[in-house]
Amino acid sequence: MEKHSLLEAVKGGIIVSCQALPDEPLFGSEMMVRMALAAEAGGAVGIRANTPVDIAAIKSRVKLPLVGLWKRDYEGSDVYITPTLEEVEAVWRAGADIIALDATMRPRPKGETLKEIVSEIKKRAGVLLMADISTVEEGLHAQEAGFDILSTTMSGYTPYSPQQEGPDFTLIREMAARADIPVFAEGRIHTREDAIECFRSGAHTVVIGGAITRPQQITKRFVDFVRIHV
Ligand SMILES: CC(=O)N[C@H](C=O)[C@@H](O)[C@H](O)[C@H](O)COP(=O)(O)O
Repeated sequence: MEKHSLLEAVKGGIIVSCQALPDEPLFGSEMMVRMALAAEAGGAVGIRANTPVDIAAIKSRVKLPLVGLWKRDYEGSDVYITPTLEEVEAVWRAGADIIALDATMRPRPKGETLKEIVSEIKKRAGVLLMADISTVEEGLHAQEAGFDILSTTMSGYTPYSPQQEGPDFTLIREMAARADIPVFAEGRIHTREDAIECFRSGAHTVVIGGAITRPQQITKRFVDFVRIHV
């Protein structure tokens, strides 16, 4: 899909992040395909998925636009969402329509810089890049580097961004006011009211993960709440 039509297709909608790490009960590509099919049946406008194998599996069975990433840890760097060009290329080859990567300004593995990675991958036709950011400064830096989309994914996961239970509405609002590219709201969006507030704050699209696809998190929220209130 061409860039403008893809961004139009996801505008005002919900992207569902279907991820489970090896230590989670739902780990496995077949499970993530089923999650993605369920999200599609429910009216999601896109899927966000982790690892080339999950991305390829979902791509073959689900028609929605796919945001791909690859979480990988490297010694000596805190950047783990699609950290180097190697993961960026693998995600692209697996069939992602949009590649999401950490766009914080922290040092990256292999001494690579964000600018180098962006200019290298932009040589591939049709690929869109999503910057996972935690502050307005990072968002403006990512826009300058050539990203197509900003997402508030990393707010609460860098030591210098606000640590809070709910979404970072302030970042969504300030980023949307200052950016020239679409801002997606992502991270700890747990309720329908949260999603509405994200759109009212200027989000182009809302990305929801755990509240839909991580049943252990959903269960825990019920259990904790009941314990306190009953
Ligand atoms: C910080 C980080 O590593 N976020 C990851 C990014 O892909 C995922 O683990 C999250 O599930 C995703 O961002 C959606 O957020 P939430 O699950 O809170 O709705």
